[in-house]
Amino acid sequence: MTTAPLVTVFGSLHYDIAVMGPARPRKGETVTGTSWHPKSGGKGGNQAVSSARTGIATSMIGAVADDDFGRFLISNLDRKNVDHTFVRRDASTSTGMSVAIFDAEGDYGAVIVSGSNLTLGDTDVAAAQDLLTKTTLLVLQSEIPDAANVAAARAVKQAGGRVLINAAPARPLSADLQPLIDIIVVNAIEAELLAGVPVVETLDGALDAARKLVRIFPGVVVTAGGAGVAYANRDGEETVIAAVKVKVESTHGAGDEFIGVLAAEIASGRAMTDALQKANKAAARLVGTPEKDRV
Ligand SMILES: OC[C@H]1O[C@H](O)[C@H](O)[C@@H]1O
Repeated sequence: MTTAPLVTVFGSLHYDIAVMGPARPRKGETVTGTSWHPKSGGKGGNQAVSSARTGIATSMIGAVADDDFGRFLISNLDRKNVDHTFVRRDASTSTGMSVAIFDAEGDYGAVIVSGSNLTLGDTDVAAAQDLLTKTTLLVLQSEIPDAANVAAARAVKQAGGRVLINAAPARPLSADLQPLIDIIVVNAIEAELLAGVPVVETLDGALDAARKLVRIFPGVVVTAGGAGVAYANRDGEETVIAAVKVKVESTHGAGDEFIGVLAAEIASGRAMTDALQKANKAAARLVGTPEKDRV
């Protein structure tokens, strides 16, 4: 069992297809696109890859099917130095998939089909117990069953580790999961759902939302898109960081890049302001990289 800092991501793996077009189709419309690109995705998979890229030991617990899409995702984790010992191959389902349709401005709409991701649960947590230690930062999202997240969070907390959740896509967090969370990262939409009040996507709006959510969670990061990010914790620490300005090529996966780097920096013991700054820069770099150039 390792005692070095470790990021363990428990979450989703999707085979992503990015379709580029001049505009997103309206109801009943067929648009002629310009290109499409297959890539590895799922918020969990993306966050694990971003964490591993910083050099910290990173493991993924997840599930794919026994199909070509699943093999593609596992070989990508392998290439990007993410330990995938506990990515299970589930013969009874299809690998999770996401199709995102982009317009000329880089904005997109996406549909995900969760497939194998929904089979994750207690047995995956029990099998991967060695990855849930007192030096582990466990990273969760909301693309797998809530009960699976609860089981993993309980296991790592019992071992003395910490839990960071990216509560995306927006869905309520169960009463069982809430008290197990050390740091929550949300965008304006997710913050609105959890705080129960409208959140303005500005730095002031993000800080205001973080102050509200810190009554529920010990540490809160609220991202405000092109404006930047705000952080508050229960010790009264507050930080606001403006976004790095770049020409937007695609915002797809930028949140995951932010989370992966943030998790790696926190697990390595970096001060929160430094961790946020590094994550902010990494996300901006990705936003400025066209889909076709992403590997
Ligand atoms: O955040 C982007 C990710 O969300 C969805 O899970 C897609 O698979 C994509 O990779």
